[in-house]
This record gives sequence, structure tokens and C-alpha cells, in this order.
Amino acid sequence: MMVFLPRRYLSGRYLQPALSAICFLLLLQLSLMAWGAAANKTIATPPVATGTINHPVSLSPYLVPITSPSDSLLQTESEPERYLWYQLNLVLSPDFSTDWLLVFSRIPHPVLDIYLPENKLSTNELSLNRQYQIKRMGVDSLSASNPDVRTIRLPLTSGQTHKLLIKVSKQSSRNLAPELWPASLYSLSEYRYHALSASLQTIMLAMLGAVLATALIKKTYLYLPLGAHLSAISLLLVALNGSLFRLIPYNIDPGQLVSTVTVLTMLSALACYLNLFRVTRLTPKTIMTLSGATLVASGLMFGFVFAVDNTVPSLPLVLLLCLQSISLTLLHYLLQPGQKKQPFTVNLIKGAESKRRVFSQHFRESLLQLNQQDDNNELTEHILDIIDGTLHKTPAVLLQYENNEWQLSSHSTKAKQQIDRELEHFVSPLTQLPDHDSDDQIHFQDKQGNSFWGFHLNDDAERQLFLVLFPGKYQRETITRQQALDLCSHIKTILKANQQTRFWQLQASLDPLTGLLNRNRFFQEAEQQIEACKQQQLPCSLLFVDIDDFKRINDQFGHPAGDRILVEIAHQIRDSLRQQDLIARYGGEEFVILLPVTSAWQGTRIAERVRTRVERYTASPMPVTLSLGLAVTTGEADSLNQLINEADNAMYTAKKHGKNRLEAGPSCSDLRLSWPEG
Ligand SMILES: Nc1nc2c(ncn2[C@@H]2O[C@H](COP(=O)(O)OP(=O)(O)OP(=O)(O)O)[C@@H](O)[C@H]2O)c(=O)[nH]1
Repeated sequence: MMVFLPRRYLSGRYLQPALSAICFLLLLQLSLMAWGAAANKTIATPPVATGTINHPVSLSPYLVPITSPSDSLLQTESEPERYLWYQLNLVLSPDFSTDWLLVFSRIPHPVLDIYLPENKLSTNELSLNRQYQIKRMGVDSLSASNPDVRTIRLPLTSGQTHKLLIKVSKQSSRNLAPELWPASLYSLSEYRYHALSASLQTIMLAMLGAVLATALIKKTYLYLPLGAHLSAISLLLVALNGSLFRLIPYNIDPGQLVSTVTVLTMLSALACYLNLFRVTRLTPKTIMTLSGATLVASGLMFGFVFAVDNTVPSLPLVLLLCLQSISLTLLHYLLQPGQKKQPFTVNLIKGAESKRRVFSQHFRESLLQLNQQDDNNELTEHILDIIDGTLHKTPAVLLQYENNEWQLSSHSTKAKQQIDRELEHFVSPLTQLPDHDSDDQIHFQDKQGNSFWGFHLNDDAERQLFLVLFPGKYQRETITRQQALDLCSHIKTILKANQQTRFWQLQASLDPLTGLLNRNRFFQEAEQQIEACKQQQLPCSLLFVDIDDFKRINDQFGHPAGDRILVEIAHQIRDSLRQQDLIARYGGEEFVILLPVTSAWQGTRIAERVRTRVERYTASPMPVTLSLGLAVTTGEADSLNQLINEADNAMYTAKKHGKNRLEAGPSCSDLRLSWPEG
């Protein structure tokens, strides 16, 4: 039962007192048993079996030892000292006239003769005298015609007292005291009951073994209630078979013990159902199955406790209990309770077949606005607004995975914190979703029964977007799964369109060979930057860059190799710039670089860095150098075109002065530059 407790109760603080209490109860039980055994010893003669209405006849677990048979005819036996004699008196209630069987589980004695009363003799049994017939069951008397028979039929007449004499050899092959012979007396119907319950017992023990093995292999506590239940029902079957009565003190009423174990069996079955409710994902079908089974289990229990009135269960009830145990075991294997350490049960739910619901015009318009969202944060904010408006304020958390990092956004701080706390348990199933159908979702359920639905929203490999909704507890969800699926499906469509638009916009802005900005895009971006700097009265510098003697490279290595070198040099230039600098391929082997918020002096430092990096770049088949021209904004009237012209002219001056150098335009006149020669 410990497994139903929250883990904090398993800490030392609670565990120690619990263990002490259990030890105390066990000690108490042992003391009572010892007291019972001691009290039992004071009874001189164990009771002899007698019949009543409720117990027509029962066998005393102790046979009464007698010094010699009372019958004078039996004293004619040779070597009487080799044998022990026992007597069993049976009184069969007048209401019962069925045949009775005396069953021995084991016969380790060379001689075991049963002297039966003479009435109801059958013709093929040996008659010794008028009063008794002998049934030889000892090991020495076994032969092909008398095989190992352990069961004899007793010719008992209703309402009469029967005296049974048992003669055994003193030595037994296993030195087993006769008092401990496992023998039982059954009516014929009881015997069948015994055989059936023995088979059931085997099945239950096999299931118990399988369940305990599963619990060990999976290292999970979740199968333990089932283990306890199967143990209880196995114990019940053992008790019903009668074997248990020989292991317990005589003064305990076996009927009461069986009743107690029966109630324990039913209670543990109920505990198993509760456990299944707790640890499995509850679909309407499972709810129906589990509720029905729990009702049957409760009905059985109340029926037994109140109607059957403290007696041993009937055969149909035992059969029902066993069937219930089998179905409980099957349920456990079919519903597969979640793993240990996993705070959630996690299930993949395949996408619904039904068509998407058509949303209102207003909703579609609000979704379409997603197209205009360039900024990621604005986009997530907008998605959250839509979910708020559409899903009746169902808490939602957006999980973004970008640059190996998870970012959470939500309008509900509580929901965000909850996901944040258990992030690793959420993300590992969520990241499996992109491999599934787009409408598939993950259903998480925590131990309190709260559901979480996880969806994958986009197909962008660099930036994955997931949505986790908190629809509510068990089946009392605020929204239907279909509503959530419809919404996600629409968001996915829009995000895809948005992503494609952005992709093509980006493609149109880039130079196809080098991947740098193209001229048009450079003009758009650079004009905005210059305008922004002008407003804040900050300088902007512009560099015009040309690769020296590129024709020679082409001529020597061919045009394709020239292309590769051009790309490599372009990347070398880009990598020696700051993040805010804009670089574009101006044409051929020429590049323009806008350096925002950069004075002429800072511009010369950056230009020099670019020049030296390319000069030192040795991976190309021949040394490559750059000629650069610098211009800087000086006042209100500066335009981008003017800057480019001035920097271009300065670059030509650099070519004229020997290449592999920087020349500054007139706008940088206050600079006193000193460049290394050639
Ligand atoms: N491989 C390749 N070559 C290009 C590309 N664009 C322009 N060129 C070549 O670059 C060379 C430019 O030659 P020029 O303008 O004479 O100048 P240069 O040889 O670099 O000499 P200087 O500018 O005086 O240092 C031409 O041969 C063009 O064919 C290109 O995309 N790929």
C-alpha cells in the first residue's frame, strides 16, 4: 500500500515510524500465537471431529494416539511394537449423506493401514473380520495392482459415530511425525473444489511471479499493488485448500482467517483499480472498463461482507475473484503503467481523421496577421493571443528551440513555471513529434490527473516551435481535443506560409554566389542606417573594396576556381567586420561596406583589419590583396550615392598608388594617415 503514498511519505521521517509499527504488530501477533500454542498444550486431548449442520464433518489435525487397538481381534498382529496406532472418531451430521474421501498428501511410511468400519463394504476390499476392513496405503504395500493411492473413500453413515483406526510403522522414510501428516477429509464435491482451487492457485502463483519479475525488470513500484493482490488471492486459495490450517495454532478459527483473507483480496483488488486510474492515461473506453470492473469488485466485497456473513467464500465467488485477478493482470499489461521516475504518463495520440472545423471570419483574419510578424517575440505573443481568444483562456505555453536553447513564453506564469520545472520530461517526448504526422500530439498526465497536450507547430529545422496546452483534469477538460487540433492545424498552415514568404524574401535580397546582400537590398538597408545616424548626429563610414589583379587569378586558374576564391575572400571580409556592419557585393570583384556609427578614424582601423586579414589568408592558390577607399558622412547633405562615389574614387587612387592599400576620400581630410608602402 506504500506505493499509493506520495514520495515524501517514503522519506525516513515517515518510514521509520511505519516500520516500527509494523514490527510491533508482528511481535504482538507472534506473542498471541505463542500464547495460543501454550494454551493449546494444556488441553489434554485434542478435540475429535464431530459433525454439525455448518460443518458436517471435519478432520482433527491431530490424530489421537492410542496405546493399542481397543478391538481384541486386532491385537493378533505380529510384532506389535513396530507399529503406532491412532484413532479417529467421526460423527457425520444426520443432514449429510454424501460420500467422504480421506486424502493424504504424502505417505512416507512403509506401513500405513487404515481400518475402516465394516458397514458399506465393497466386494473387492479385503475383509479381516466382521468389524473392519483394511486399506493398505503404506509404501511397502505398493504394487502394480495397488498403485500409489492416497485417497480412500470412507463409508460413513449419516448420524452415526465411526471409529477409524490407523496403523503406521514406527520408522518413516522421512522421519515425519504422524501428527504432521498432511491429511484432509473431503466430501466428494469438496474434493473437486480442492482440485479446482489447486489449479487456480498454480495460475495465480505463475501470474504473481510474472508481475514481480516485471516490477523488477522495469524497476517500477506501479505493479506492486497487483503483486499484493495476487499474493492475497494465492494465500486465500492456500487457506481454502486446507494446507494452511496445519501451519497455524489450533485455536484460530480457520473460517475467520479465510474471511479475513477474502476481504484483504477484495480490498487489494480495489487498490489495484485505483492504482490503474492513477497511473494510466484515461480515455473514455478505459474509464468505462475500469469503472465497471471497480463496481464489480466493490459489489463482490460488499456482497461478501454483508450477505455471506463471515464464512468461507463459495466456489462461484472464488472463481469470480480469480477471474478478476486474471483480468486485473491483463489490464496492467494492456494499459502499461508509466515508468518509474517519470512524473507523467506520456502517450502519443494519432491525429483525428475528421475534417478541420471552419473558424469564424474574425478568427481567420487574426490568424492571417501572423504573416506580418517578422519578429519572433511578436510572433509568439500573437499566437498566445489567438489561443487565449479561441480556447477560452486555456493556459498555453509556447516552447521555442533555437540555438540549442529552450525558451518558454506564456500568458500564465503558473503554467510557464510548471513546464519550466519539468522541462526535461516535456521536451524529450515533444522533440519526437516532428517525426510523426503533423496532426499527432502528445498527451501527458501527471499524478494528480492533470492533462497536458503537446503539439508541434512548425517545420523550421533551425527554430522549432511547440505548444503545450493545459486543458484540465481527467475528462473535465475545458476544451475538446478536436478544438485544439483545429487551432494548431491553422497556426501550422500560417506559420508555414510565413516561413516560405520569409525564405523567398531573403533569397531575393542575397547575392547568389557569395551569399552577401545584393546591391538593391544594400541600398535599402544602408539608406535607413545613414538616416538613423544623421538624426542622432553620428558619423557613418563607407568602404569600397576591390580585389587586386583578379583577372590574373581567373586567367591562371580558370573561372570556376576564380569563383571559389571570390567566395572565400568575401567571407574573409565579412568575418573581419562587426555584427552591425553591412556588406554587399557591389558587382564583379567589388564590395561595399557600410560602417554605422563609425568615424573616419575608426573606419581606417576596420579597413586595415580587413586588408591585413585578406593579405594573410593563405588558403587560396595565390596571394590575394585588396585596394580600399574610405568615405565618411560629414553633414546633412551626404547621400549614400555620394559616399559610394567618393569611396570608389579613393579606391582607384589606392590602385594607382600601388594596390593593397587604403586611400581615404576628401571627407576624411582631417585624418593623417600613414600606410605601409605597397
Ligand atoms: N571568376 C569570376 N571572375 C569575375 C567575376 N566577376 C568579375 N570577374 C572577373 O574579375 C576581373 C576583373 O578584372 P579587372 O576589372 O580588369 O581588374 P583586375 O584584374 O582585378 O585588376 P585591378 O582591378 O586593376 O587590380 C575580370 O576578369 C572579370 O571577368 C565573378 O563573379 N567570378
